[in-house]
Amino acid sequence: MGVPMALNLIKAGYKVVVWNRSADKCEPLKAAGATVAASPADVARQSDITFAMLSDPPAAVQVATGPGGIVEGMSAGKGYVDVSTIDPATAAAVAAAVRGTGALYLEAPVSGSKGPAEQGALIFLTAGDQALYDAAAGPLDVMGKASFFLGEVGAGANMKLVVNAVMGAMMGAFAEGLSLADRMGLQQQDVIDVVALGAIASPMFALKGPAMAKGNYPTAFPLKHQQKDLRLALAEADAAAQPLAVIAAANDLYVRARQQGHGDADFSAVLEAVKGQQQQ
Ligand SMILES: NC(=O)C1=CN([C@@H]2O[C@H](COP(=O)(O)OP(=O)(O)OC[C@H]3O[C@@H](n4cnc5c(N)ncnc54)[C@H](OP(=O)(O)O)[C@@H]3O)[C@@H](O)[C@H]2O)C=CC1
Ligand SMILES: O=CCCC(=O)O
Repeated sequence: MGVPMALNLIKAGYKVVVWNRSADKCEPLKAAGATVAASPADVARQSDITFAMLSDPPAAVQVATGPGGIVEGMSAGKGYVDVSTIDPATAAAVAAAVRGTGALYLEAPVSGSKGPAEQGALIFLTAGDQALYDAAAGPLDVMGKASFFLGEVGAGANMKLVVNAVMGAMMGAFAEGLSLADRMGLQQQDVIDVVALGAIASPMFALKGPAMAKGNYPTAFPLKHQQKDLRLALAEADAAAQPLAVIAAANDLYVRARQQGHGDADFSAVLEAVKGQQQQ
């Protein structure tokens, strides 16, 4: 996600400084005109606003507060925008560390996958320092088609977890429907066509369905990250005393898919876990 987002900033004329743990992934950005920094702190020192797109809560903490991390390069007048999908407690901990330097913090997880990232059509779910939201309006407009400011730190993470919990359950139900149709002797493509015309039509089913029917899962949103989001959502639900029977069942399916080795495939590969449950 980080590469297409940064490429759009470069194309829009922003001076962009990048860092990635595996340095080779910076190559396309360097070729497009970005400066490659030696560490996250180095990015922050050279930038007014630093964006981070990282896998999960441990990565967010490591990059922000670990040795050579963002916090070492932050100071008053700068801002840190974390667009990773993480939990509200991690966002709050990173926010406290960043604000401790005098800098501003905005959480801004995104709705939308690889295609919208390439097209500059992401949806930012932001919360934290509104002054940074205002200051980052230009870059957010370049990378996205909409931005929501939701209030205090944690609200953006919570919104993202709600959306992705629903998405994971939808995809799990779709995979079960395709498998059921197959067992009944129906054509999966016919199911996709019928669903597309009715009240449960979804861009996600239309986009992923044809490849799923062929057993192909080209990675846009890695299954391991979808399961991470379900796990984080379930933890928040537990803390809020809100039972999530359907979403918990979906999580079990994604855990099984990970155990079967599909973690790096697209999350639509949850279909393989459903197939794996079929009785002979
Ligand atoms: N893909 C998608 O469709 C979407 C993803 N998201 C969310 O965005 C985030 C990124 O997703 P995506 O780009 O797909 O994921 P990837 O797995 O492709 O990228 C994860 C990034 O995190 C880095 N990273 C992981 N652990 C560490 C660490 N300990 N220290 C430093 N860097 C680390 C990786 O570095 P390295 O290259 O060295 O491994 C890599 O740059 C996730 O939170 C995901 O849930 C949100 C919306 C859509
Ligand atoms: O977090 C991933 C979201 C993927 C999407 O919104 O299509």
